[in-house]
Amino acid sequence: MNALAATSRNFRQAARLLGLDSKLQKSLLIPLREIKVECTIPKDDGSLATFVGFRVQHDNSRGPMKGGIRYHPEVDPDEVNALAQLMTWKTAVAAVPYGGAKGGIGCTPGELSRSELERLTRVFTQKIHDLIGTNTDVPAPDMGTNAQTMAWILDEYSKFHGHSPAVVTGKPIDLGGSLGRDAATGRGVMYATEALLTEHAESISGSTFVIQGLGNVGSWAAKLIHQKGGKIVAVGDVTGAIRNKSGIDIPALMKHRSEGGSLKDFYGAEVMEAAELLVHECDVLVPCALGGVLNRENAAEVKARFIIEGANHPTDTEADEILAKKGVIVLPDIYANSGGVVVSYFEWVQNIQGFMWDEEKVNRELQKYMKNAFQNIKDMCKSQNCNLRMGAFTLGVNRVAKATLLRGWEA
Ligand SMILES: NC(=O)C1=CN([C@@H]2O[C@H](COP(=O)(O)OP(=O)(O)OC[C@H]3O[C@@H](n4cnc5c(N)ncnc54)[C@H](OP(=O)(O)O)[C@@H]3O)[C@@H](O)[C@H]2O)C=CC1
Ligand SMILES: O=C(O)CCC(=O)C(=O)O
Repeated sequence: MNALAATSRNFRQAARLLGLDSKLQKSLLIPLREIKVECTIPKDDGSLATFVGFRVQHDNSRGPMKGGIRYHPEVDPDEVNALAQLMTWKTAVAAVPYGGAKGGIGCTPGELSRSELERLTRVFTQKIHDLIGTNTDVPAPDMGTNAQTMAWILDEYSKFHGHSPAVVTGKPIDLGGSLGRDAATGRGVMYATEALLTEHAESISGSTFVIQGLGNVGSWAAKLIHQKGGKIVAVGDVTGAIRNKSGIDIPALMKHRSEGGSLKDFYGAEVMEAAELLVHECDVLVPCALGGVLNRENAAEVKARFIIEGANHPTDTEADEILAKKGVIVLPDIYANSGGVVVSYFEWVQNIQGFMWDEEKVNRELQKYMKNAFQNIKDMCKSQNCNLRMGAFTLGVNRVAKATLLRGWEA
């Protein structure tokens, strides 16, 4: 079952629990708009390269559509569609006034030079500029994109529409980005982990962790979990995985990577099989890379008692069922990684206000949103007698359904 089928299945299950009318279900499931554009750029050597870009705008009943743009070779229409739908439920769970969208370009960013990436981003923006906007659809970074990508989108968009800082979030601070946005998804993962462990009378400082992915989300989650006293016993990225049962010195590892070092030559840990990472002994597993990494091949072997979904859709449907039978508690993506979009919302608000918050306020407000959403999910789990994923889905779907019904359909 691909990501779209799995996400739609979770939606239908939530809609059934909520007793939503089948016509409303259909209206909520089908995306508002799917955009597919051809992006041809001259490469540095003068040859031409053509890429396909996507933006799926899933739902806008609660506000402007919101979601990241991914640069990755596996980007395809179904995946972008699933991720856009997840954004609709995520913004509703987080209680930020947005709908959901997601974009992507099928490319391998590591194989493109900085100027090729800039040209590609500008061409993509030219193709979609009249369909995004501060009050319609606000992109942000995702896998393979970052603050620089957002700066190029802002610049290109502003050529058509005038200076519009609130058209993208996750921007560099010097261009109106928010303090704390870079760390926000990882910080949200840490707050979510804290909330779940406290609920089970456990703590970050008393737990061992395995983290997959050391990009924006994984590296911040690792730093902040380490700061809270969590023992990170194994980590992995696209090049492989390393472990140290006494705990990896995360600041030393980050310094090593920032100086160009790779995981396998880090002195403070031993190299392990990458395939073993997700089934390594630990209390808490935090996937922060690709979708579908927990599946029927490895779910039965997972040793963790808790999974915090830093990535989007890291657990496929079969794995979800296997993990549930094993008693593994899964904190779902649409809550666990919502810190990014929550602080994106703060960034958008600051841009509209023309006022900058200090970082302490950003982090304090983020913690409040994460705590409230966790409480709301728990309440839903109780009233619907369901697990955390269904608790989050019913919470999100219910809020979107209510907004849709209130707006009505009169022409
Ligand atoms: N950025 C954000 O604000 C948000 C991101 N997310 C989700 O979090 C996940 C990660 O996003 P983000 O951190 O931004 O992306 P990045 O591109 O910053 O980092 C991705 C990380 O995943 C690693 N990786 C890629 N492929 C593999 C693989 N096959 N096996 C192991 N590791 C791999 C990369 O390795 P290497 O370092 O070697 O390249 C990198 O460390 C995605 O699912 C994204 O949708 C969710 C909410 C918000
Ligand atoms: O910050 C945002 O607007 C969206 C981040 C995102 O793409 C996600 O939460 O998956």
